[in-house]
Amino acid sequence: MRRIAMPLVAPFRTSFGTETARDVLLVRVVTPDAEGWGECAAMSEPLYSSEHVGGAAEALRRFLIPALPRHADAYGVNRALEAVKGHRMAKAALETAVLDAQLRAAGESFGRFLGAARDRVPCGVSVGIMNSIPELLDAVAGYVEEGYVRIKLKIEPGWDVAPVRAVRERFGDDVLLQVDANAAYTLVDARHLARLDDFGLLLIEQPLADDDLVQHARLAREIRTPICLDESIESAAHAAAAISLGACSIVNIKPGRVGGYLEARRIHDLCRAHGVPVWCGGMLETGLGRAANVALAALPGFTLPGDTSASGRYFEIDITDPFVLEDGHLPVPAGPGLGLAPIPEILDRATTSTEWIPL
Ligand SMILES: O=C(O)CCC(=O)N[C@@H](C(=O)O)c1ccccc1
Repeated sequence: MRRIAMPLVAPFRTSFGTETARDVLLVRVVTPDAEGWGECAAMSEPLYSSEHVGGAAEALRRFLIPALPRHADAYGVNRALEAVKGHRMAKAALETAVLDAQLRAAGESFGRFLGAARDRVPCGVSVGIMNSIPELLDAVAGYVEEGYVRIKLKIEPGWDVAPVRAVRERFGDDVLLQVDANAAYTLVDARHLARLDDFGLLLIEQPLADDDLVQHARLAREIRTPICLDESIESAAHAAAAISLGACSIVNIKPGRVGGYLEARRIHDLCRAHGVPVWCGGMLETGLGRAANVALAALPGFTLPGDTSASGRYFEIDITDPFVLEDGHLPVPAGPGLGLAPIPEILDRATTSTEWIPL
């Protein structure tokens, strides 16, 4: 296990807090045939979900790594880790590292393994809450200039209708626009949220509580903007419940949140069977997590641009070769496994601790 410090190029403010740097937990698995990398999505504090990077490291050290079967592929690891409740981001990092090692040994890319249908994916960008509307418009102008095909605005009570209206007025009705509340509202706000219906948004993401489905189903009957769930969907079972309850009509799939890429693909398959569009969310990943997310975003059911931005959106220097936007798209890595690896001298400069756990 390796912890790295990754300063962000600019503060990233959401309804639950402001990030200025990422304390990232990486997992490297060494097998007789290959080594593999996994990136844990957990933030430093349990503000997005109950997981946090220190807790994930502890869960890996005490429960998840010791539970690893001696000779298992990612499917065997997935089953073995089911005995541990929760800790999905920790599980995802370990499962991904095993999967990466397995695929590198087999000479198969992540995209090919997952079922990618494309060799590049259209990219959206997530824009934080800003100190003023002019500052927001300058940031959005920069991203539109860079070629991002979709803009996502973070919103919260007091920063919602006005910024959305300003972006619409400045960039027109054709720019693909959506909002993400990170669970900042309640049903009391339903009539206020209905005011966003005038702006032709693609979706409103996670308006209500992070563990709710029933109230989102009620809200869906009171607003026209399609509801997309993020935090509420931690498994394929949650996705099935959300669809059957009418809690959402779009799902943001984040492999870390749901326990790994195998469960992410299950959710993709389930949503596709129900005609529910999905897109790939982001957790400010380095190039390692970014590579796996871009491969996932190439699956056929990912019909909406994801938060798969270029490395430069968050990091001055990425620990891998950077992802660079080309005509609003990112290429799906074609090499074995993740198709890239950390650059040793950059990784060592970013490293704050390492811990070797023998099986
Ligand atoms: O582009 C990215 O990687 C970040 C996309 C994004 O907005 N992530 C949000 C989210 O709620 O989806 C987030 C930000 C910070 C921490 C957790 C989640």
